[in-house]
Amino acid sequence: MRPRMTSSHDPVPALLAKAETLVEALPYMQRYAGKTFVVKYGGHAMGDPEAARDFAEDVVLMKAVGINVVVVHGGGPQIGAMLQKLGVESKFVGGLRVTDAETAKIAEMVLAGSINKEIVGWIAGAGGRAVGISGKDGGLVICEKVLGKREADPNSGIERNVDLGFVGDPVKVDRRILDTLTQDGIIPVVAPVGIGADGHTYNVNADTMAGAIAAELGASRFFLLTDVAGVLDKDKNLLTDLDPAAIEILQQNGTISGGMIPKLETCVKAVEGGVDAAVILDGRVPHAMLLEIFTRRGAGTLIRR
Ligand SMILES: Nc1ncnc2c1ncn2[C@@H]1O[C@H](COP(=O)(O)OP(=O)(O)O)[C@@H](O)[C@H]1O
Ligand SMILES: CC(=O)N[C@@H](CCC(=O)OP(=O)(O)O)C(=O)O
Repeated sequence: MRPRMTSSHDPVPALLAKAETLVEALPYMQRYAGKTFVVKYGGHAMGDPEAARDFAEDVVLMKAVGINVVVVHGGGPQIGAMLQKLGVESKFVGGLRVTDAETAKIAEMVLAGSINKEIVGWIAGAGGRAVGISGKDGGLVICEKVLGKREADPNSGIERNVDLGFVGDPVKVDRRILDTLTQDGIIPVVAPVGIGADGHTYNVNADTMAGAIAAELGASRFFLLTDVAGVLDKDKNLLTDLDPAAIEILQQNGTISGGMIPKLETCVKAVEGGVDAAVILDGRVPHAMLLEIFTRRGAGTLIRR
């Protein structure tokens, strides 16, 4: 039997609060229905099963209110753990994993295999329909080999060019496979693995892959879920709004480092390539995306042109 209201005309306060929350969300639902959101779910944000469940619920709710959601996921820490287990050494140069043929095979196995299907499973558990693919499927992402990165030799200090192996840069995104899935009510879940015109498999930084897809789709929002509240200033305060010029200053004065450098470069490329706004969010916060999309409060760092 359905739970009934009390006989009083005043609804129970907790229920009234729920109704008010839904009403607060209404203008946002109306604004975003039919729009495309690309969500990059980072490997660091994935650790906790409860957070993963919240993430999947957010994605399914977004789809249910008419937003076309595309998920692109990472898995750097999970690839690292597998490589370690298999006794394969790994290193990063300029934020990218040096990827020989063996590493490329293992990265594809972890990204397009276990992680991709795990996320599809979480979305199914939340009542959504997802299909997991990689950038190789349907010719979604064509890559060119990244030519190399400069690195100082630890002994001599002399800079040299390091060949990164099978690391790819997306040069062409064919959106048709995403449109087909989306039009059928399916949430595409994309692993950051691409294919070259040479037929080789390329390991792609997940932020870069997500940004290229978001730009091609002309997404209204590009969310990047990570393990910090957003972009922080030198005193660790959250920077709520940034534009490309402000990001250049942060890069020059050394406020950002490590994985945040390629992340912000991707955001700048995406907003300059037609995405309305990119938002860096803390994926460990329960329902971070819903708070950002459907409330007046917002969260994380919003990047616009
Ligand atoms: N100014 C900054 N503000 C926030 N995070 C920063 C900043 N500079 C560097 N970082 C680092 O960037 C990391 C996020 O990038 P990354 O590790 O690549 O995340 P993910 O794996 O989720 O893509 C943070 O955990 C933090 O250590
Ligand atoms: C070339 C390159 O570095 N590829 C990344 C792909 C995964 C990734 O980017 O995952 P996160 O978003 O969790 O960091 C890697 O091998 O780790």
